[in-house]
Amino acid sequence: MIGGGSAGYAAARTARDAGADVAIVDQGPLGGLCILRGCMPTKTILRSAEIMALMKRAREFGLNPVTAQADLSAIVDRKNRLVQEFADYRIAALRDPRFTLYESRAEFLSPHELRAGDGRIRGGAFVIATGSSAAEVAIPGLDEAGYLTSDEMLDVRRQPASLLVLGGGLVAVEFAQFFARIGTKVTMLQRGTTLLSDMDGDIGHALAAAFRDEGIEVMTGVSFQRVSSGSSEKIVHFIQGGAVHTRSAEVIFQALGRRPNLNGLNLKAAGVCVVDGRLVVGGDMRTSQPHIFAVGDVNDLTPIVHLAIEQGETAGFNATHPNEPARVIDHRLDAEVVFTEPQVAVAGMSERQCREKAIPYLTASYPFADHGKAMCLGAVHGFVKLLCRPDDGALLGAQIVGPEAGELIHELIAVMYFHGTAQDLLRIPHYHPTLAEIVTYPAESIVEQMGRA
Ligand SMILES: Cc1cc2nc3c(=O)[nH]c(=O)nc-3n(C[C@H](O)[C@H](O)[C@H](O)COP(=O)(O)OP(=O)(O)OC[C@H]3O[C@@H](n4cnc5c(N)ncnc54)[C@H](O)[C@@H]3O)c2cc1C
Ligand SMILES: NC(=O)c1ccc[n+]([C@@H]2O[C@H](COP(=O)([O-])OP(=O)(O)OC[C@H]3O[C@@H](n4cnc5c(N)ncnc54)[C@H](O)[C@@H]3O)[C@@H](O)[C@H]2O)c1
Repeated sequence: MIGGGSAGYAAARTARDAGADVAIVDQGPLGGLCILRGCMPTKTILRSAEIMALMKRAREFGLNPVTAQADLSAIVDRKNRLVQEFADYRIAALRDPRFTLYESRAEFLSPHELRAGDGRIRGGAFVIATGSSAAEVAIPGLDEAGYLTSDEMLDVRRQPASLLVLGGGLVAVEFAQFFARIGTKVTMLQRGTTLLSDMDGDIGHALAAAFRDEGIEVMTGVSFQRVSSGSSEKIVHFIQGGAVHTRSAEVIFQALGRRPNLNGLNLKAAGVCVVDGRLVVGGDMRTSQPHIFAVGDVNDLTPIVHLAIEQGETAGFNATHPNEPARVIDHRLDAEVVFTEPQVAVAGMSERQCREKAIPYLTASYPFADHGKAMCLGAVHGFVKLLCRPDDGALLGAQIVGPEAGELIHELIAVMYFHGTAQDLLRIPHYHPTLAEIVTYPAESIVEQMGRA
């Protein structure tokens, strides 16, 4: 295994449990992106901002207002304590004597041999799981003006007065809301026509509406021209709607995507095919070399942890069971959750994907603003949307923007797993009053549409 993050560790454990002799090579720091600089630290700091936002709404709930003041340094301390705990657990698992761990960089010498520090390792199969890094994007003047990526943003202890967020993807929206909620003036500059522009447009519109209500300036359809430096602020020059605009702030947060970590692996020596800087992998996670697999962020398919783990397990199985039918990844239940407030959760097909693949679908959505439990909670942004097959009502996809979307989506994933339908959603009991019962309203609408067809 080259890389002992979420994907590599899952592959290593699966191969070891199948009886293989497994070496893991990781240059460190050990722990992986999710634990050290991804999922866990971001969710830890977002919790502080969530509580602060609720405290600011005290009067709305009939409570005497309290002064809410963030101490970013203390938030970072709490994050570091938790990250250390999670990392210690993973590091202990990597150091398990049933693996051989090499704490060094790996480089292919041939299709069957690696250099790991001073050592050489021969293997029957290899799994590349080296992850990704923040992409470097060529915007004139950006490097000179200086910027932070998510790696550095997590360790900022002195709260900036203002922040320009370049991008509107998952990383951008989570950090933008965190900083806005603790009191930084935040402007988001997004190239796409909506935030989260890989998803259906109504999702990004709903999230932008919620962000604007909180005082975040969201500008979409932006094309970056250049960056310059003022006396105390950095200035981004961009075109929007045919006119040149500028916005300035103390800190620029560059959240323009990530790229696979392929540098230094010497993939040429391994004979692994790379096209346009990307590894080519099949559903069985094999690269162009059948005994070399690539899993997790490094293959740039679905840079999400539970999917990275599934890929690792698939590679670990296929590498150790050459005489059995290969396991392949099934993307039918792919899901993503964005931990903003409102949360965003999507699973299965989107409307855009259905249209691109000419898959017929019925759709219905229902707003949280009309849902009793959401009104009780004071969490009325967003909606639940279902996509179903017109002939039998089978659930093809589900999208939720709203309170606890990341939890609620799992009922819909379970229904899809069992090839369930809109009719099933109506038959499954839903307790009242809960957020979960909201799914019955779009399901009802879809069943009505099927009756009319
Ligand atoms: C800010 C942020 C928040 C995120 N939040 C979420 C979230 O909430 N939920 C979610 O599902 N996903 C989230 N993600 C994505 C998720 O973190 C990644 O998809 C996942 O961690 C990738 O795992 P991996 O095993 O592919 O890579 P990594 O965990 O990065 O592992 C790669 C390993 O390879 C090692 N390595 C690299 N190059 C070499 C080399 N040449 N030789 C030896 N070792 C090497 C590294 O040291 C590292 O340990 C987030 C990402 C970011 C950036
Ligand atoms: N909650 C989660 O699960 C979570 C949270 C954060 C990150 N992640 C994972 O990490 C991955 C990386 O996230 P990300 O937000 O860095 O990437 P992203 O690809 O989601 O977003 C990058 C954004 O930058 C824009 N962009 C890129 N180059 C540009 C340019 N030159 N000019 C203008 N705009 C440009 C893109 O249009 C896009 O909106 C995600 O795909 C996601 O899988 C997951």
